[in-house]
Amino acid sequence: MIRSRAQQIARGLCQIMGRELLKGNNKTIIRPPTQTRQTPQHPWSSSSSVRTISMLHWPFTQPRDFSLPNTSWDSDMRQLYEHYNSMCEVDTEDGGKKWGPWRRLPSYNRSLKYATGGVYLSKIIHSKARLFTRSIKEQGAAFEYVMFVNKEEQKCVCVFQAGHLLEGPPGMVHGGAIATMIDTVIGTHATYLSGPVMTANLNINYCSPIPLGSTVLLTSSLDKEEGRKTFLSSQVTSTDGTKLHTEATGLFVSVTMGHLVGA
Ligand SMILES: CCCCC/C=C\C/C=C\C/C=C\C/C=C\CCCC(=O)SCCNC(=O)CCNC(=O)[C@H](O)C(C)(C)COP(=O)(O)OP(=O)(O)OC[C@H]1O[C@@H](n2cnc3c(N)ncnc32)[C@H](O)[C@@H]1OP(=O)(O)O
Repeated sequence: MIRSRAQQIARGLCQIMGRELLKGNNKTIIRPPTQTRQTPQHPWSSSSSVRTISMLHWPFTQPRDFSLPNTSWDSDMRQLYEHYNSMCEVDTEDGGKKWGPWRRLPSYNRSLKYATGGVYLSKIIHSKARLFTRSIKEQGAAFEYVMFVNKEEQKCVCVFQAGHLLEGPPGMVHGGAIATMIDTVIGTHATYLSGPVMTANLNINYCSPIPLGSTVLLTSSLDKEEGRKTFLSSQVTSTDGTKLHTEATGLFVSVTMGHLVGA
């Protein structure tokens, strides 16, 4: 079958990102047909389902998932990670496991680095481009974050630890870094809900500074969908939710995959 360049790229993106993000309502779980496990396999986890596929027909090697805990995470970050992660899979009455209401979204520093083959993909594969928030190698130095999505409630949360390279005012996080994280969280949430989108509008109120090195909670919720337009709002709070640091609204417009990759 002959595919257009945009179709090939879309296919590659879907494969490496897991089908769920680009088609949020698709319940397909990428899993080999012979797989029989009691533990549910999250399409977004760097779990054995992905590894199993790579041993069969998977054209990609395993990328590093930046949303997994590392030694730079402070206790707040770890506790919140554990809290939401524990709601990704829950116990059943017969002692097994089933999916819970939340999904952890894995996070890579680029989409197509790990693809092999595909003449139309090679330009992107060989590019030096990296996802901005995952481009600093030193763990804990800049953006440490993990996102979880709740499909039923149409909500997304992100636990974010702001590293020392994100300084704006002395000892505080740069407003541009906060905007980046808000765009990332609501942009990812919009993509999960609506497929490929671009940020058309972002409004931010900075209410109280975020101390450098601290962990905060970002939430994203769907306000409304109108044709190609997805409206979301976001809040950045202290981890216990008592202090409001930032609030924002965003408009995301659905685009074709060709628009997104300039095909
Ligand atoms: C989110 C990324 C998706 C990636 C998908 C791929 C893989 C997914 C994997 C992982 C996701 C990972 C990370 C996500 C991380 C970060 C997210 C970052 C997102 C960005 O950082 S992205 C860069 C900044 N972003 C731009 O660089 C956009 C430049 N821009 C344009 O590319 C066009 O401008 C576009 C496409 C926005 C619209 O253009 P267009 O021609 O397609 O559509 P058109 O203009 O007709 O607008 C249609 C309707 O939206 C209304 N509308 C438009 N703009 C408006 C505005 N500003 N205010 C109010 N309403 C507006 C119109 O009024 C009309 O409304 P109506 O239909 O009611 O008349």
